[in-house]
Amino acid sequence: MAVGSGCAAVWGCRRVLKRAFSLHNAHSVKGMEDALQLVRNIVPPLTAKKHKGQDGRVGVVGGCREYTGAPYFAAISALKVGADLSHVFCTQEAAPVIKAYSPELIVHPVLDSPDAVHDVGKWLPRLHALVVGPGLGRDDVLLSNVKDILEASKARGIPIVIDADGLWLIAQQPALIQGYQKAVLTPNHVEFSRLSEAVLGDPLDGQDRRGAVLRLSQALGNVTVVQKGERDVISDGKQVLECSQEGSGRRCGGQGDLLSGSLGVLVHWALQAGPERTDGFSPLLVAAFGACTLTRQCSHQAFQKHGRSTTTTDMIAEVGPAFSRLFET
Ligand SMILES: NC(=O)C1=CN([C@@H]2O[C@H](COP(=O)(O)OP(=O)(O)OC[C@H]3O[C@@H](n4cnc5c(N)ncnc54)[C@H](OP(=O)(O)O)[C@@H]3O)[C@@H](O)[C@H]2O)[C@@H](O)CC1
Ligand SMILES: Nc1ncnc2c1ncn2[C@@H]1O[C@H](COP(=O)(O)OP(=O)(O)OP(=O)(O)O)[C@@H](O)[C@H]1O
Ligand SMILES: [Mg+2]
Repeated sequence: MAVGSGCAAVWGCRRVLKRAFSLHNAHSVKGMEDALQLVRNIVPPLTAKKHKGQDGRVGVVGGCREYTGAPYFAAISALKVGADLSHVFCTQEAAPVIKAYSPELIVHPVLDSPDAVHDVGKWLPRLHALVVGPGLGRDDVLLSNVKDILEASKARGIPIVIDADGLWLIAQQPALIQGYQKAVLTPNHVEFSRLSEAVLGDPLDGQDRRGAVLRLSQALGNVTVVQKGERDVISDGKQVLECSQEGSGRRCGGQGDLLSGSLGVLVHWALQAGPERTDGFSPLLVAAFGACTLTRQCSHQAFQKHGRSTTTTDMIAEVGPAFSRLFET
């Protein structure tokens, strides 16, 4: 189907999706295809009329002594999906390392400075989305700075994707994100259990993943939650969507970072496109479905070439071809 298909197709899409959601069966081939069409609807056209920055300025908050790969994976994925500029806000020590991975990233060595909140805050007016947590670590000073950065971002209405150690912070202080409907949380299995325990007093119910994700989202005031796993389960507290796009059996580290970085751009595109383009469904739900599908398709394509030696770098090399295949057909 083409990008921006006509009304009839969109209404048909809505009908099918409604049914798919209510049956919790959106991973059926038809449901997947219709959900993919909604993602296609939010992808901005590439035209000569735009200036640099319009298709997305994304900031990644993370990167410390131990972890430099994760923020790099997230930030470069945002660029490869189609953001124009990608910033990393990390510690002083991590910055030269991340810069050395890529000349394409703008790297700010500010996260452990006494003026961290001010130093990041002055960039916030220019950012369309923030991805908080990849490679952040759990140092108390950093987490305290990130708490204030989150507050400042919320005050500006900036969409926020929270992943990895950002989710550790949310599990300590769920109030930080409570009711902020421009937030998406992307927990893996362990992170989801931790959040569920903190917010609902109940670790993951392995039998009913959809119900567990729905309940967590509702308890957080309709913050969108993406529980990654064999299937990805996504909910905004009203609807539940599943992504079962074929991925691969490789579970190398960094795949979640690719997902959260991609989601940073897609959230911006979805909110910019508005609910008409997502046929009334939550733009964040559609963006999350897009990021999950893309990540798994990258994994699938990379695995076909590299098999067991597949790493996240191989997956990032597939972002362009996977994106075209899924969303530019
Ligand atoms: N190259 C880099 O710089 C990368 C850096 N990264 C950064 O690392 C930081 C910490 O991230 P994280 O909390 O994800 O810690 P991680 O040690 O992966 O997991 C903790 C333990 O949980 C378990 N476990 C995990 N998944 C599970 C599952 N599905 N089902 C069941 N158990 C599961 C497993 O426990 P085990 O099996 O060892 O008992 C595992 O040891 C964070 O900043 C992140 O961004 C990563 O992004 C990767 C690339
Ligand atoms: N059992 C599985 N089968 C297929 N795909 C999976 C499975 N588990 C996770 N994935 C996929 O791998 C990607 C990353 O999910 P994962 O749970 O590994 O995140 P993570 O632990 O946060 O990763 P990271 O190492 O980046 O921190 C997602 O696209 C998810 O759909
Ligand atoms: Mg992770």
